[in-house]
Amino acid sequence: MSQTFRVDLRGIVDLLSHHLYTSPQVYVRELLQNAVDAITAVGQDDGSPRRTPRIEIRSGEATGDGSLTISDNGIGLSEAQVHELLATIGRSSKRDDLGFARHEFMGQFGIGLLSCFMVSDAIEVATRREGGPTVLWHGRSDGGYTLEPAPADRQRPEAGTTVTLRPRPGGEHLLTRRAVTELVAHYGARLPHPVIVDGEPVTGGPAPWDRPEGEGAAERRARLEAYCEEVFGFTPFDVVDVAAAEAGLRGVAFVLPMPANPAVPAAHRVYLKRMLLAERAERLLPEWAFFVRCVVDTTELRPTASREALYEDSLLEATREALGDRLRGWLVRLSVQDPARLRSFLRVHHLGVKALALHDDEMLRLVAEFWPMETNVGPLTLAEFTARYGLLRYTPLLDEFRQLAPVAAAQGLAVVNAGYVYDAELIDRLATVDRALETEQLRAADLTTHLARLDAADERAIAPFLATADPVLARLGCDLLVRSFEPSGLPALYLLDDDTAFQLDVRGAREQVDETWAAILGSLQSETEPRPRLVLNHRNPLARQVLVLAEPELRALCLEGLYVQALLLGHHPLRPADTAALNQSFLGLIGRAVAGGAP
Ligand SMILES: Nc1ncnc2c1ncn2[C@@H]1O[C@H](COP(=O)(O)OP(=O)(O)OP(=O)(O)O)[C@@H](O)[C@H]1O
Repeated sequence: MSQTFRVDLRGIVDLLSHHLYTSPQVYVRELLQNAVDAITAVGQDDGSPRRTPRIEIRSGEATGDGSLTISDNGIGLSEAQVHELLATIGRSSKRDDLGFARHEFMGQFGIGLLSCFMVSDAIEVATRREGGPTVLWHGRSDGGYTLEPAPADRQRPEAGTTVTLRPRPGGEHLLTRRAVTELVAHYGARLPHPVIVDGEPVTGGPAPWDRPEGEGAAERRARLEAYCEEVFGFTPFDVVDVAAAEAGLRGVAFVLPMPANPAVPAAHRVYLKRMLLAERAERLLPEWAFFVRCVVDTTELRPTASREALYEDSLLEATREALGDRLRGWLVRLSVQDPARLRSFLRVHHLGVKALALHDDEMLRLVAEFWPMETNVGPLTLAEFTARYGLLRYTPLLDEFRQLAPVAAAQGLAVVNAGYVYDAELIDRLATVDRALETEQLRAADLTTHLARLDAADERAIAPFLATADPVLARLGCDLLVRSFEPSGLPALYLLDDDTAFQLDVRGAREQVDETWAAILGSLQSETEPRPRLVLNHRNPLARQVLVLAEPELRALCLEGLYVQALLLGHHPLRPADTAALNQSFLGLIGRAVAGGAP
């Protein structure tokens, strides 16, 4: 047997009036929206001639008894419509026969009026349709209502509606002149019709997206900068007009003058048909555009039922893309018209642009041409680097760059530090896009191939040293090489690449865990034993003297000392065995020095 759901009316009214919205203040927005929609419907839905729109509010002070009234000369409702529309939760006159929101109205859900129960226990509506009598409706927050013909002294002279709210105890402050004026200014100052509060019109001047006749470019810019300062709290780096025709959207994007946290979603101010929808709407722009804050008005994007955010649908997705395109266009224009200014923009917001460049060729070109990368021959853009050196050689890790940069520079090898976020991926992508571009990763292990071997005589001379060095370095888990290279001031170089460092970590961890884990870690370990390398520099006078020391014990102390110094220079962490080597060599050498200098 088919049945229909039963509804606990009190629960539904409570849910929709108290728990849907984040603040009771939105009751003003819902009332204003109904008044504007009722005015819009005049002539369209009732065929009557258009009249000068009027929306008037009387605050608690003006009515004298603390209640608030809002009157419009809109379309009004007949008795039958009151039953059907006002008194039926979820029924709205603003949807078409198929149930879709009608484009010309702001409302659509048929629940907005219930928000008034946040400030009042009862809602009174006096309404009149063109040519009909005025009717009085009383709705209560327990879900009950009465409807009766208005007495003679309450007949309205013209079609329209007046809503009266009596404050519930403790809620009086939301119906005062000050509160109501502020709320009208907040939500409704950009509406197409002026709203009168206690006889005073509340208007907000031109909206950011307006272009008042006679306003010059500089004047507009100053107005928008002042607006940004007031609303977002910063003076913008630049002001960009944005639009998305499909969404009936126009507005302005303000570029932040300071870095923004990419992890915090950018919040924008969104108006729907000129009524403030949300002060902190997210997902209006693509994620990479975290460097702007927008204020926009849209006629087509859909609000959520609470009317405090945008509904995520395909139109919002298309709008996001269209707005993203606008910002890209602005960046490209800047690169052509004012490269210096683009550079200062990139100094602050390079992360956003790089993120975009990972899947956008135009932005990739822009980053390659304008973003100065760190290299071991000074800051250079990727375009400058490749023009100068042909081969785009880079280190993908910051630590590796620090280790290798000075030595590589001394060998005449220019290297780009691609260790910062996105840089290595950008270089990879650049190579995919530009087939003629040659790139090469410089790894610690590869550097030795660029360091000159010794001649045969020198090799022979150091052979005894190498023989005794083995046990010392074996203890420290390191291989020894002797090469001749610049800078000659550097006695030794410790080379550890990422793979070797990983393998060493795995090995260290295996020794400390139980069998099961050791087996799992074992699967990560490579067959061959990777070892870091200590490269002694034969061109360094001190290293050369050490290499020919006759006494084995002194040779071992010096070698340990050079090993630890190379570790420290490369910013490598010291393991317990390294600290022991440092102590041993330092104290041993001091002991020797003291003994040697004693009378
Ligand atoms: N000032 C008014 N003049 C004429 N009709 C009104 C007025 N206020 C409300 N109504 C009628 O009551 C219906 C319900 O209003 P309510 O504010 O609850 O929902 P809505 O505006 O249709 O949609 P939403 O929930 O999205 O605001 C409206 O569709 C409209 O037909």
